[in-house]
Amino acid sequence: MKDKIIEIVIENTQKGKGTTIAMLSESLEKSKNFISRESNQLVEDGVLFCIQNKEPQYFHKSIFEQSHQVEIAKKIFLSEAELKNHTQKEELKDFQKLIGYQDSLSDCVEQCIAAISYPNNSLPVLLNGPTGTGKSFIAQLMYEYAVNHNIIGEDKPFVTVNCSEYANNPELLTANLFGHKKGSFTGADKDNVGLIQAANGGILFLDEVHCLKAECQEKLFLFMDKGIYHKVGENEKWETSHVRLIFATTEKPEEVLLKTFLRRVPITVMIPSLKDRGIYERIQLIHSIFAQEEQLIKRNIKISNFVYNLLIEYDFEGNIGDLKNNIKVCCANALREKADDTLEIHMRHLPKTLFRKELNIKTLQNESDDRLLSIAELSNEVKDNNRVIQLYNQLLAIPKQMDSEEVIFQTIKNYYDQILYDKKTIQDNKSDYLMNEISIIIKDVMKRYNYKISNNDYLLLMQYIRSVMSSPVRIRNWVMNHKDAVDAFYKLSSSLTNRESMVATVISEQINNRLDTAIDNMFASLLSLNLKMMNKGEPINSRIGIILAHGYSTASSIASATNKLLGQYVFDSIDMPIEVTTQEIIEELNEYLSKINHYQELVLLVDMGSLEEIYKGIETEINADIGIINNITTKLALEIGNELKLDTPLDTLLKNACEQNSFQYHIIEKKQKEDILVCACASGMGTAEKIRQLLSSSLPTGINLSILTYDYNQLLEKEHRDNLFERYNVKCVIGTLNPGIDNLLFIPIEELIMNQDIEILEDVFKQYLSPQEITDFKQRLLRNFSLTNIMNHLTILNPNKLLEHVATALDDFQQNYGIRIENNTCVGLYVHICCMIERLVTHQPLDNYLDIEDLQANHQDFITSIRQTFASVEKYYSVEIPDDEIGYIYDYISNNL
Ligand SMILES: Nc1ncnc2c1ncn2[C@@H]1O[C@H](COP(=O)(O)OP(=O)(O)OP(=O)(O)O)[C@@H](O)[C@H]1O
Repeated sequence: MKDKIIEIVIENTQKGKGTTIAMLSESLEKSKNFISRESNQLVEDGVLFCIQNKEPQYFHKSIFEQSHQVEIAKKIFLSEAELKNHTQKEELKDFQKLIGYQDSLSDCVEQCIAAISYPNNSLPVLLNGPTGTGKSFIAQLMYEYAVNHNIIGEDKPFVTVNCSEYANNPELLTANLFGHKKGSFTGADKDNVGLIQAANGGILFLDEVHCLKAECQEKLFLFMDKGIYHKVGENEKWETSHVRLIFATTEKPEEVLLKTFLRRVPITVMIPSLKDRGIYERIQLIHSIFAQEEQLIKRNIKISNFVYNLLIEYDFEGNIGDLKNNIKVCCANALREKADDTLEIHMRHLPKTLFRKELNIKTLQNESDDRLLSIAELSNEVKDNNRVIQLYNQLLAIPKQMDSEEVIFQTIKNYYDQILYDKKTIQDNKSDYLMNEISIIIKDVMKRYNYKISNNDYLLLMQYIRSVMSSPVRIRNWVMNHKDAVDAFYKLSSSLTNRESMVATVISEQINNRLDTAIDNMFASLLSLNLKMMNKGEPINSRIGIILAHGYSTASSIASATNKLLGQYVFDSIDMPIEVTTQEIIEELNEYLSKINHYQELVLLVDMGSLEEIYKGIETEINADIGIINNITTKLALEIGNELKLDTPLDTLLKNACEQNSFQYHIIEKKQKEDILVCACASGMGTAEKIRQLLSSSLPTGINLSILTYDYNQLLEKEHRDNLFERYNVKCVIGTLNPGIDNLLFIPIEELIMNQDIEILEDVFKQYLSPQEITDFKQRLLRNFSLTNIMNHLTILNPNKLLEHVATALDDFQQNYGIRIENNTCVGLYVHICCMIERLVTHQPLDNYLDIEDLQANHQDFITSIRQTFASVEKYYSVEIPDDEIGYIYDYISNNL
């Protein structure tokens, strides 16, 4: 099967197309689940790679590499744009040494490539920008590009002339450029072929071209037009040369060069100054210059954090050249002071000009706080930061939809995979100052809130925090530039987390205090999402307990003791000084509540004041039911905590506590129940989840109605008493078997398959969707809930075969048992029984049929008939249908007779 998949994917990749699971499943007549598993295995094995957008597309790796002349270094791309970016990078390989080639200089690089690749001698190009911005460097890289892409031969020269060196002797420049005959002017004591001739077949780079006199420019543009020129002193003979020309100037070209000359230079590349490159490129430059110095002086270099920050922030008039010179002076000064293997660079080693201007006393006084960074660490920072920004960009691109949480978590996991891939194993590096500080904060908070995170996850989380902390400026700039999208993401992540966001706030506050780093919304979101994703302990639910008591640590001691005894983070605490007023308590409480995202119930355990007064003071916009109880003790906290854990409804919980302890309590019903749709299936939670997915994908994104899955048996058992109804306003239940709850709308899945009852569903959704959205929804519903699609989605077995077997067995059963099952019920039964076969094949049968004894005692004939008629199915799939499963089939049929 894998070979067949590869064959199809190769064919499409050759045509420049991706292959989807649907395409493969159709041509190979296998279920999508199966194909998806096989294809993903091929991705894992490095044979295919995949773009993981809504409908994943697969490509053959080596065929793609051959046809695009690139190396595909990743297995999964999150979007087409990411793949494009990845392949473009390869094209620009020759400019990799130019820091910023993909960012601030990307347009420049594109222009340079276009100019140098232009057929027949390329196009002359003018590099224009302030001193030290890299014009000469770019000219050199253009030459390397031309050689590497066979535009010019490997043996052809790159000749540079700095015209400013001839400022006082323009004639000499003309003579050197065009060549001269011996004796053609005073001092010309021998023949000179000239640089234009010397550069024949290669590139001539004329730096500071504004120093060329007008006559020289004229002579040059004749050469540009016709490729011919006279040597100085030899006006009869025409010389020829094939030279590609690159010019550079720091001046405004139109002010210093002849218009006629400029007209012949069609491409002007504007090179930005260092201060316009952004913080990230500065960091990269500093790192790269230090790394070059390390190689040059053959010593390891460590650089003080202060020096590092100053180099990042300082406005170097002479741009990169100036930055480079200053770094060189630092190294030379440090080298003079101490000639060890490791060179330490401190503030005192900065060149005097920089030192005097920037030095502030406070910095000097604190020099003992300074930490030294090795160049390797700088390099990691450069890399890590890049990844954080990449992660952020990917997260912002995720649309708000039903499965946002899943996609977000996967994106974060991919980010961690990259870190792991690079570092193989992450070290808990205590010698690193930042890591150490972060570790103290995180460990403290984790312990306090009873979070359980595996050691590996913990190190990954720290690594993420460290990456953000190590280059706050760049990330802050990024966040500022994406403010609206970041705020939207913050909202989205808040809706996905409960108490985690409050715990994240506590961590953020500590980071702010201890590390003096302001926290942005992106970081806050990532912290709470990480906490939710990584927590291996009991999930923190949406019922909040807060203990509020007077005294230095009364509340926190009760909370901590209770949480420990309950083995779960149930209570938060607020300690209040003895003398505070109730009003102050309320303010503190409101401040605290504002940090927690969303929760549905709040239980306040207080030691004083009138309950009346406190609840009236609680902010009115809180959308949660609030229970307040006074005379708090550890015993009471324990009782209430336990009930909270057990999900006991709020009023019962408080009533019980009061009965046992004769206390007062008060409930304020503020919560607006959220509308939801429930998928519950007698065929199990797995089927319910799959139906939920199909339904969600039929709806537009961002709809304000959640679809949840719920245990069918629990519904059956508890009916309206179930917690579900206390928390939510359940609009309807969709599934295979009706749980039969009074006044609760039920839509059987077969009706959707048979395209019936769609109007009822339409009624449910009307208030959430526009008329156009309703039309789209109905169409998608029709497609998604076709029998084949359902079967494809629900089972890994070949759906066509399975359906065929089940349909035949069911026909036999009707004859054998002497009943006629209605069409609709049959369709529902197909779905139910097919899922059952899959459960049996995968050894996950349902075993809690409630009336099993009654079935066995009174309906043996039914059991026997099913066994007889399904014998061939059992044989084909090597399974045995247990009595419990037959019970569900019995319900299905008897409910619908
Ligand atoms: N983007 C860059 N990435 C890495 N190094 C760079 C970059 N730009 C410039 N440099 C380095 O900075 C130094 C100064 O650059 P360069 O001499 O090319 O500037 P320039 O614009 O030609 O200056 P001038 O106008 O003074 O001649 C060089 O050592 C160069 O290698």
